[in-house]
Amino acid sequence: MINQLITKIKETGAPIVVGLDPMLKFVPEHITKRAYAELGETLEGAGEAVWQYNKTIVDNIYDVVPAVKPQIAMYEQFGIPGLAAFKKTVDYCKQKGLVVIGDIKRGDIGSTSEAYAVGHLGKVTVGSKSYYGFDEDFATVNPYLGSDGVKPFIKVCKEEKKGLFILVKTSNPSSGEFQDRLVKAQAAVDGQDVSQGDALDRPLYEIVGEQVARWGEEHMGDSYSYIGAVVGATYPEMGKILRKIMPKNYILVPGYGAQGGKGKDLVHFFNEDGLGAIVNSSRGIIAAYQQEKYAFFGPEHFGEASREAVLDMRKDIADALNSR
Ligand SMILES: O=C(O)c1cc(=O)[nH]c(=O)n1[C@@H]1O[C@H](COP(=O)(O)O)[C@@H](O)[C@H]1O
Repeated sequence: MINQLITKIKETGAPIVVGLDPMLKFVPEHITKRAYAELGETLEGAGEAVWQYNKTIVDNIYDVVPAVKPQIAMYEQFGIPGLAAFKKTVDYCKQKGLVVIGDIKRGDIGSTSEAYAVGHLGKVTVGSKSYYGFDEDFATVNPYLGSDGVKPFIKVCKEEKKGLFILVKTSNPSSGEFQDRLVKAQAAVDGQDVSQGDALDRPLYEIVGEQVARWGEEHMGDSYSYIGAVVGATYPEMGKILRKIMPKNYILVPGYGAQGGKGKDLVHFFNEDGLGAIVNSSRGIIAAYQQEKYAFFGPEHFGEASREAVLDMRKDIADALNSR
């Protein structure tokens, strides 16, 4: 799937993933009104509104971006109808030719991670049959539990030709509380043995990045690994270091737009080949019509506003890369 993702990035000239993070306050009234008239002000009504909202956005952007990233929390808040809207969204996006990154941020003890991996990327066995559950193409993974919490995801990705983005340095303001902690480098992961004398103080995110690089080398697509990393656009200097630590891993870069990241912050996340990073924007795209810049579209034309915001983002990134 990493090969398909790269092909689509080249075709569209857009190293962009549109985050499908629907909140009801973003859904225009003409959509909520219709959904509530049909299903009431209920969880079912909310699920329907979210699905209709997503569908219009996808119809307006599917030909100009390679991928989408539905964030499952935004759907889970509506319980089972929300999860049904998540699944409908995943299926529709795939039908439209988009690569789907399930932003699920899972990770647990081995046996539990295996169930998450099976449910989101693989097939579950029921008697003599097997079924895909959510069937995304990629999933985001939280590595805090260590390698036995990550390996079940890697195993399913290998079998299914899918991929991961593992959290290395997140975009949020408190990400440094744990991730930037200096630790002895011999606090080795995956059995690496460094003697006490050689131990250097290193930030934890670098140690995680090094392990992601090792997993990457063992699990290659044609030119990049199908094991990717997440590094926030809000920490460009750390992105520059992590780019070097993980040369063969694709980096998913959230934090553009609503969290303050700009094109110029992104250049060091890319390799010299112009590849290696894919930048996410969620609110900045899906709620573009609520921004002053795109307000002239009006709520009725929110999908067109999203398309315009994607085209502006593509230009912002291209300009930044061309001037480096
Ligand atoms: O894994 C992620 O996608 C992620 C990691 C991270 O470090 N920061 C981060 O913002 N995200 C996700 O990226 C999206 C960012 O949304 P916007 O700030 O609206 O563009 C949300 O879905 C977050 O959950």
